[in-house]
Amino acid sequence: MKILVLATGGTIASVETANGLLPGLNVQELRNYFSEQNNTRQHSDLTLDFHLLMNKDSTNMSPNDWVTISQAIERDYNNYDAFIVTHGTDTLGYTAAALSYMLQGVNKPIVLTGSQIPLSFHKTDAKRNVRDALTYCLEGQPGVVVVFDGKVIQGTRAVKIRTKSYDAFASVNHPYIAQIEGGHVTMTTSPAQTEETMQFNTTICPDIFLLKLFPGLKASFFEAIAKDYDGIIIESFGNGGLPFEDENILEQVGKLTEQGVSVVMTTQCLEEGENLLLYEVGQKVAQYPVILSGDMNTEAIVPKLMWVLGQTKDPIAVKRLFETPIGGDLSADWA
Ligand SMILES: NC(=O)C[C@H](N)C(=O)O
Repeated sequence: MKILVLATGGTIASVETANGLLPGLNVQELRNYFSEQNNTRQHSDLTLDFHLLMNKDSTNMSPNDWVTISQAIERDYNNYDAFIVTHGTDTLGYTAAALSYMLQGVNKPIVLTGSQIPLSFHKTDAKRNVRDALTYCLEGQPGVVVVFDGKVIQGTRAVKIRTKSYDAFASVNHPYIAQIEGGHVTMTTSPAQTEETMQFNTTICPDIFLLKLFPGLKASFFEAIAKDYDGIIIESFGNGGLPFEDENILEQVGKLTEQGVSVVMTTQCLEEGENLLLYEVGQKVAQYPVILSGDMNTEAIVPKLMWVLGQTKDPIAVKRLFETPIGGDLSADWA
């Protein structure tokens, strides 16, 4: 099996500097570390090629970097059986979801991994994650996934829930795809794929805003939104809703929809998704043509809205496409 490793930086590739950890491993160093881990696996029938796409802390990643990674996979798609993207953990969930939208219907494994401690350190989670990523590729399961700390997570469902522990990622609102222990993969379910054939589409519109609602948010905040943004995601409370008594946020959001801004409603709660129709505070919002996000996670909602707005600016078409499940991002209960 031929695997292309696309390196993008992150802690996994970091070295200590006077200014803190900084991605700095070169291709040869990366190759050596990967080969070591490949040799410690029971089966080493893998050919590995490396391409250093960028060396960034993932905090510095932007939507253009998602496009760069997707295009690198597209360019070499027919030359390899699987792809591993090494990536910083801080925004890995966003990139994994973005690749799930840009590279639909893939028939090869596309695996994102990283680590909490650099690969070059003696005590590190990176070696295990590299080994597990290689092992998972051999399964040949098509689709975009995250492999981290022995867990395989659907690309649209990976959320970083811990800043320091090895156990940094959870599969939120979706079953784990597989567990990897001692070089053995136990599959729970296959990665969800929506398209039957490959569809590479990297057109995005990054002009969106993400707002976390808090008690006391001023309605005047919304006045400038329509000028600069095509879409806004509102993380409201619990099952969902907007305040309308002291500060009339509801009215402002209604105005945005009238101005053609795509408004996505989601929740700050990590698990179980929104149910906007449950309370009066939510039903009033649902009178406007807002977009519902069901049990999607913010890490997927952000790139999905950018990607959907890249396909169409017609508000009705945006709502329809956004509310359609892609790559397992939305459970059947909401679809
Ligand atoms: N563990 C990590 O990779 C964190 C790092 N700051 C990054 O996201 O690039």
